Amino acid sequence: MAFQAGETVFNYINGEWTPSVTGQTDPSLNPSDKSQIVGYIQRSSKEDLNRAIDAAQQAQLAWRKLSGAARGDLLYKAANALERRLDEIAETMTREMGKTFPEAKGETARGVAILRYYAGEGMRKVGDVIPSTDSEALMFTTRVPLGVVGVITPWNFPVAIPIWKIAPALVYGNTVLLKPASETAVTAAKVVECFHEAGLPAGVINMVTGKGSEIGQGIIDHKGINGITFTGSNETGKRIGMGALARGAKYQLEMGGKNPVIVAADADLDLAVEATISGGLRSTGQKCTATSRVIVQSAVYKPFKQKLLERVKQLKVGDGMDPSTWMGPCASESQQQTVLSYVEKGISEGATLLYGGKVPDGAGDGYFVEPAVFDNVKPDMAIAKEEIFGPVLALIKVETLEEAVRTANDTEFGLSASIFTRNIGSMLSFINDMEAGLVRVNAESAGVELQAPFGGMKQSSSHSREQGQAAIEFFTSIKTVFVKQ
Ligand SMILES: NC(=O)C1=CN([C@@H]2O[C@H](COP(=O)(O)OP(=O)(O)OC[C@H]3O[C@@H](n4cnc5c(N)ncnc54)[C@H](OP(=O)(O)O)[C@@H]3O)[C@@H](O)[C@H]2O)C=CC1
Ligand SMILES: O=C(O)CCC(=O)C(=O)O
Repeated sequence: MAFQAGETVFNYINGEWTPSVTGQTDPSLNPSDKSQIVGYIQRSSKEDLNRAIDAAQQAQLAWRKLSGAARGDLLYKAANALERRLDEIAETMTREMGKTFPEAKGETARGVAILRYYAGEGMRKVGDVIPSTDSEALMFTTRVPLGVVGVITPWNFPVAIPIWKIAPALVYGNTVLLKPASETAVTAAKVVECFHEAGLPAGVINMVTGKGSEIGQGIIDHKGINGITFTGSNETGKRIGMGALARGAKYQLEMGGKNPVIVAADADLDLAVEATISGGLRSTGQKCTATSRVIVQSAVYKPFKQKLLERVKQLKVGDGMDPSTWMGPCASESQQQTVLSYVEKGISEGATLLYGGKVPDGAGDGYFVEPAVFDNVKPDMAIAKEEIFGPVLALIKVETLEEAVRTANDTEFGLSASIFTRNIGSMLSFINDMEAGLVRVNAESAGVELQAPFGGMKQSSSHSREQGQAAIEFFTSIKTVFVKQ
């Protein structure tokens, strides 16, 4: 089945599209025009969740007994299905969460590439032979799946994030229960349809939609879930970590960021401006890797600020399906209100709002907000400390590069960071001293490559890494084998 705009999306349990036992649904709205309903999603209960987890448990043994190559083949088929439906799924994403259509297409293509990458992983080695002290014994490691993995995902990357968790979970032999963000559950259902079209056996992947406090909490508490992988807010992440720890389940958390870009005195300013805009304002600043603190050496502060302002003023805000739009709306009313409240907070704490930060004229029924640029920001202000998750850039002036790195590290988060400089020594100090899981030189803070490990330091993650070959560490357990005749 292919869902049409405005249709009701069911849960996917044991290979079948199934309405919730509650009989209740919630609308998913278009943030560019909340009068448009993208679809209705199931407001599920614990009973639906229990059925889905039962199905995933039943499917587990047969799935783990397939060869990695056979599981990989099914992922290749899911990739082909997603590729065939790329435009349709990207359009649903734009309508459901607001990012521009080109960005949504890019994300969907990334989903295809992730599926193909992990399909290939089904053929790669999973262990090592380790010399035993007993010369007559063979000792080696192998890996086994966790069992049933609960996948709890956010709304900001509704295709890429579910896929970068589901694909490795499946190829390493786990079965999956997906609980997508309610904001983007219609898009998620279309991704699940691609797995269905690929012919995955019933129960191997299941999806239940509903409130985080009901279905998400149910996943935390359910003994049948052996591992939970999560991306989202720090508050929810901590709840998941504590709940999983309490009952001995494995967990992996990717959470917030307050990512800096450092613009050194010798930087290529045009490059730095373009990267600050792209890293900070693409997807309306709603990326955990988005640039939000712009730390600039005083020698180039004024020219950098001028160039940045000139470019930001040119950015057109509007419906992501309009080809002339550069930046779409916030994904929801609550995101829009959060951004507006941080703009107020920045002003009241004494920073200077140079541009934007208001609801633009003619916003109609959309959750639009102009990109905002703040000057005279001090490191202890809320806009320099807390994750805003919106299009707000805070300019911070520093004298030296040492002060820049110290300021960049003065945060509870440690996800990504970038520097613009031509000096190899400055690059190396930054690479060594920056407390972040992703450090980028002469490139924007956002932009994750699917074949490389991704994750944060400090409060940004559970110190695990996802994507690339790092994914095997979470989705499997190592078994050390000792064999003697
Ligand atoms: N690191 C990142 O990439 C992201 C960070 N965020 C940050 O979080 C803020 C709030 O966004 P929000 O969408 O509320 O983030 P949440 O962390 O609440 O949502 C992420 C996922 O967790 C689910 N969830 C919510 N409550 C619970 C719970 N008690 N137990 C288990 N799962 C739960 C959500 O379900 P449901 O959608 O049904 O509530 C969703 O699927 C943003 O402003 C931003 O700062 C948000 C998204 C992504
Ligand atoms: O920057 C990216 O491509 C990924 C960002 C991300 O993982 C997130 O926002 O959750």
